[in-house]
Amino acid sequence: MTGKTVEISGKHLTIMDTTLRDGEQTSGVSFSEGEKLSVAKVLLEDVKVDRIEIASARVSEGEFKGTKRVMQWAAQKGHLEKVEVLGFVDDKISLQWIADAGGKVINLLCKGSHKHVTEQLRKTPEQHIEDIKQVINNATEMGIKVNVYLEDWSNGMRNSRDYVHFMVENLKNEKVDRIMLPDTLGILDPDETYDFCKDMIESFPDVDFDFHAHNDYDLAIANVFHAIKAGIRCVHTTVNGLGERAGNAPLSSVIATIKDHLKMKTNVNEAQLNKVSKLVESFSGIRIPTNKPLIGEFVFTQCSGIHADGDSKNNLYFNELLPERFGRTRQYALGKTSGKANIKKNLEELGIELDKESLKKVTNRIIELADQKETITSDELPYIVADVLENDFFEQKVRVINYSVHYTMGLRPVASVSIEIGKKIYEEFSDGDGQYNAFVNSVKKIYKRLEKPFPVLVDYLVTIPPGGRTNALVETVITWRNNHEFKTKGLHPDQNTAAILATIRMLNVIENDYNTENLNKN
Ligand SMILES: CC(=O)SCCNC(=O)CCNC(=O)[C@H](O)C(C)(C)COP(=O)(O)OP(=O)(O)OC[C@H]1O[C@@H](n2cnc3c(N)ncnc32)[C@H](O)[C@@H]1OP(=O)(O)O
Repeated sequence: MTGKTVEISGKHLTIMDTTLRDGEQTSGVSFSEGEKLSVAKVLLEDVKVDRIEIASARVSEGEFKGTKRVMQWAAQKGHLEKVEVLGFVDDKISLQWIADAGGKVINLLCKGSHKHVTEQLRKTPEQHIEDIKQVINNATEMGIKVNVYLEDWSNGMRNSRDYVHFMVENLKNEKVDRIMLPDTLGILDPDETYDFCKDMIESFPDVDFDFHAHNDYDLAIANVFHAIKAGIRCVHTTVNGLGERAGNAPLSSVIATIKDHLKMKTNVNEAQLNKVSKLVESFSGIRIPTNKPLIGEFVFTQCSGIHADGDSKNNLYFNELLPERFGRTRQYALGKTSGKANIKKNLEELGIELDKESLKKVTNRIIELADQKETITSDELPYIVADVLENDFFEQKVRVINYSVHYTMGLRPVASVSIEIGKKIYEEFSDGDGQYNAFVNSVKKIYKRLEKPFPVLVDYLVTIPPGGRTNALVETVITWRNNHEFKTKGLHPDQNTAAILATIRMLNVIENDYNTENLNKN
């Protein structure tokens, strides 16, 4: 298969991240001007990737404004040559678009397979090369650097290798900085990736090649790995693996793989990977699967009691992939496979110590709840403890006395609320974008009056059991942020009530502020 592996340990690899161009080609994703700027800043200044591709030329007025805004910032910071825009073989049209936006680098989309040039462009290879040379000459006159994408290169190598060689042969002496080899349709496997990249590198030793993977067979990371082994020294990534169809190679997985398996170096600061991942999740609206390596919510969560027990005994389950490297922490899930060890770890985190008998009781209750398919968040643990041990250390400091929420078609939803906080009753009334929003706005007014901070709602997840029963229980898990992030849950057949229950839980969490001193006296 892959032949002799070149010695790569300790060598340097560069990263070109295309979240803002190929990542935006994920169905349904469109970044606003401000979002493009925020992601560009984090990628270049915090994560420290080497280059970014931020747009396709000619797309829209909005894309132009976003590109211009990133270019203005990049110019002030001296990053202009690291910010690239995809453009087309269209004489001066794309170049002018890029120049007007303040850009200095075009990634010129050329055809990498004979099929594409003859059937899509309806040109001969010779005509295509002439057109490309014209764009390169124009770019040079305009002070714009050129990299060339050989679109559909992987297919070209399979079915028209001579055409690919003809293209590179003709481009290698032109003013082209890099030739980028995309597996446009994600058709490659690791062996072919290795062989095709090796062919390029050995045939054109003076050309700098990039490799651009797609994940259609879930092989993007494996193909990146083999491209590097074949001698490629720059790979393309996207944050969270966004990208057309099944996406591109995820930045975080590429970085961890390069470092741990190939022992190579990059400029990337891996401690910032989780931050950029969350930012892109929020801006793109594409949720990260909870089991996505390195960035998924539960990938550093031990679920089984036996693993948690091993962690307490000289880190028996240690591996190189420590969560702290990526700005995260190890967590211990609460569920039916938790066992005492997991629950103990969570209690320690909250500063709660229980005797053996109490720990057993709490463990049994958690297993019971999990059997009923309930999600148990660590922030709710103190309540479970208080409930099981029948003490009032975790008292309900906040109680709803009454509330009503109204929705009338054509009018703004309204809510009125009466709640008890620390034995005093407060009432408020508000409108909102929805009924739950009206409820929260009313409570916020009370908190404002009391000059107490109200946490920010970070995430709101509603689930119902599959099967389509309209009377099923709805589970709402809300993520909040005050000085830290925490989750609370509400369970009810009515969706608004489930969210309101989760909100009251949250108010009790902040009012009690994990009043664990009392619990420890137990
Ligand atoms: C590496 C990759 O991921 S490739 C993805 C590249 N990015 C994009 O396509 C997103 C941005 N694209 C767009 O917004 C639009 O496609 C535009 C503005 C570029 C062009 O729009 P339209 O004029 O409406 O054409 P349309 O979208 O149908 O594209 C097809 C045309 O592009 C031509 N074309 C295809 N590849 C290229 C190329 N590399 N250079 C120049 N023209 C090309 C086709 O031959 C076809 O031309 P024809 O209509 O004369 O036959």
